[in-house]
Amino acid sequence: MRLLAENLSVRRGDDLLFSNVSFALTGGEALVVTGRNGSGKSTLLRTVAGLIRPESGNVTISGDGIESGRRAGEACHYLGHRNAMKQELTVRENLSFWQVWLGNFKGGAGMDLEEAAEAVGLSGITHLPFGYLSAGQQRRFAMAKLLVAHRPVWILDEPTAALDVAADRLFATLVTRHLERGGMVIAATHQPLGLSDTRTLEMKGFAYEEDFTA
Ligand SMILES: Nc1ncnc2c1ncn2[C@@H]1O[C@H](COP(=O)(O)OP(=O)(O)OP(=O)(O)O)[C@@H](O)[C@H]1O
Repeated sequence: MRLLAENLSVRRGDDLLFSNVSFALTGGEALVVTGRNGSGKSTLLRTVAGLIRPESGNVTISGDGIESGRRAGEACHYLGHRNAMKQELTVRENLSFWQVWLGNFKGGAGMDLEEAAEAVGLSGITHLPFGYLSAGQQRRFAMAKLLVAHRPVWILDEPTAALDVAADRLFATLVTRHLERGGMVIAATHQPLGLSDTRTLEMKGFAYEEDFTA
């Protein structure tokens, strides 16, 4: 499977935040997006996930049995700064919603909900309302969302914020396993994800800001 981003340009407000950003990823590869605060990392990630429409360019996924020109967003999990869970619903209800809503992309199947809870070290509490959980537990269940539906591309925006060291390590293991199974990862993070052999893409921010820190 291959993800191809071609000549992406994105406007924020009146100005182009970036233009002509291109990259390709194949199964097993990870791309770490770097850059200072406000340089456009989240914007790029949201664009790849199909949540922001680019001014020009496109992101497609290709592979055996995938029709040509298929938008990559449909193959992506997006874990943003927020957990995207309803506080008043139970963990099980939240995960079940995402499992049905996202569905499985070609080539795999998601885990059962309890199995995913166990994989993030939190079995036995999926009956609790999400809002009752600690910040770290909530983030762990946000990670479990990546496991309940099969999507080959994981887009991760500061995924380990609010996590303790053990959860950091657990997440690194989940990411490594995903890559070993032929998945792809695009991550913006200031903390290492325990990945070796990653490529990096540095975002520069609005062109008019280039000398801002000089
Ligand atoms: N809807 C919007 N309208 C106008 N400007 C926006 C909008 N969304 C983001 N921006 C601007 O785009 C720039 C890039 O924001 P973005 O969130 O992508 O940066 P980032 O590199 O992820 O930052 P951080 O490291 O702080 O998370 C910022 O200057 C931000 O103010």
